[in-house]
Amino acid sequence: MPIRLGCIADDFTGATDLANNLVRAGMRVVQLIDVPAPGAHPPVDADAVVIALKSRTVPAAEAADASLRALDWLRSAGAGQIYFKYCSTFDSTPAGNIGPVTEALMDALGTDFTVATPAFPDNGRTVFKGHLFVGDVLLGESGMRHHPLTPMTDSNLVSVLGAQMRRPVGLIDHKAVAAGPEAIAARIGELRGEGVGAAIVDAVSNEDLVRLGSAVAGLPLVTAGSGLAIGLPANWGIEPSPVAARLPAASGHSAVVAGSVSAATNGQVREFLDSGRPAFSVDPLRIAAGDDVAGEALKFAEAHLADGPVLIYSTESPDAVRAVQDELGAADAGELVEGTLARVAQGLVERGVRRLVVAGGETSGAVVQALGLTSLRIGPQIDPGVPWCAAPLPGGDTLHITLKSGNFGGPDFFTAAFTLLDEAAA
Ligand SMILES: Nc1ncnc2c1ncn2[C@@H]1O[C@H](COP(=O)(O)OP(=O)(O)OP(=O)(O)O)[C@@H](O)[C@H]1O
Ligand SMILES: O=C(O)[C@@H](O)C(=O)CO
Repeated sequence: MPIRLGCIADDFTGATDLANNLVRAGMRVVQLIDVPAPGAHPPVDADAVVIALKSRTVPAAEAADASLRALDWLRSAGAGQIYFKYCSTFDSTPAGNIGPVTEALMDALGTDFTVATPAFPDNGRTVFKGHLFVGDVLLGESGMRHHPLTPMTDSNLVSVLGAQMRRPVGLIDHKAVAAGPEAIAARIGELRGEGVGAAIVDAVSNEDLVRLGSAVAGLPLVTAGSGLAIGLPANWGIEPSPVAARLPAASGHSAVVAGSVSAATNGQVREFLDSGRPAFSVDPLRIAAGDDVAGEALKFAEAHLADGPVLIYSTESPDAVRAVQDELGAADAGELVEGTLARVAQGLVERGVRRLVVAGGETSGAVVQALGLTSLRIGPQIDPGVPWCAAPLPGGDTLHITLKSGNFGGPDFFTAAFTLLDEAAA
């Protein structure tokens, strides 16, 4: 059977976040790492396929190109609607990539209008009067203003997206959203008439997203964080299923690889360190100086893997990250750390780790690619937006892996994740 919904996610943690919300709303979902070869068969028994790209921070033209290849494949697999998933904190720069990718997809689909909303109320992301809130503060006042690659200092998404698009950007405000699908459709008609190509949509609750989901049933393209996913499966008559997403039983050693420098990950690392568990800190300046930091981390891990989860982390405070970036440049520092953590993850799996937590979107992309994973089955949710997944390793074993977005998860995420996996198997 052809798939219904085809999804393109701009990073790997975001892809599992989206897949998780679709699964919770009843869809059978397969997440593919990167675009399959043209002509590759779509997975059987999937209502939706999420193609995970690593396109959030690459040059805009590259991101558009990869997204168009994903679009071609998804359309050939039968997708009737396309969902472009970006971060719930709208991670981007004036050069892109949310705007340029949206426009490339609109051009290819021949559509004149789409919606844009990063709202994900379950994780405290709400949009009101076009302004994005992260918890109780505006985006530009949140930790995102310090993000190493995409610092977000403007909370007004109409202006943020407007700076990235040729087409005019408008707003579907909360009055229309609260009034229901017909009012939203009427507002879409108005904006289309004014020549607006994309509209930021207010949403402060799951109910708003469900109303929006119904209103956009006929749009060839929607763009959003993962939140809108809860409102789409019903358009195909699919209802939430009480059957939890089941995974095969997990075995092997446990480890955490954290390359995220977000506020939530900083808290999770602190909590792990405070609990006295084994942890190894990766110093970017030592990597740049040519030290074998990955080798040292693996030696450390080898000595501690038998004692439960081992943490290898480069996570640091915003000040420490800025100091490193001043010395190495943000992009080079990021690449060096990602490469090292990806080698560490490979080494951990070679040493018997079969339960792996990865923190950070870019970091997850680097790790998943280094491990040669090609598809993930989505399992139980650990915290909103973060499910366990099972992936076949190239050697034939199964790796249980969770890709945690930097700012997701409770303070004890690094231990709670393993407890949940044990419970799920019991
Ligand atoms: N100590 C450090 N100094 C400088 N850069 C670092 C350091 N630690 C990690 N980085 C880089 O910062 C970037 C963090 O991005 P990543 O996407 O992995 O995490 P995040 O932004 O917190 O998560 P998300 O994208 O899921 O919100 C990566 O490129 C990583 O290599
Ligand atoms: O939407 C989010 O916040 C996450 O899924 C994500 O994309 C972080 O990388």
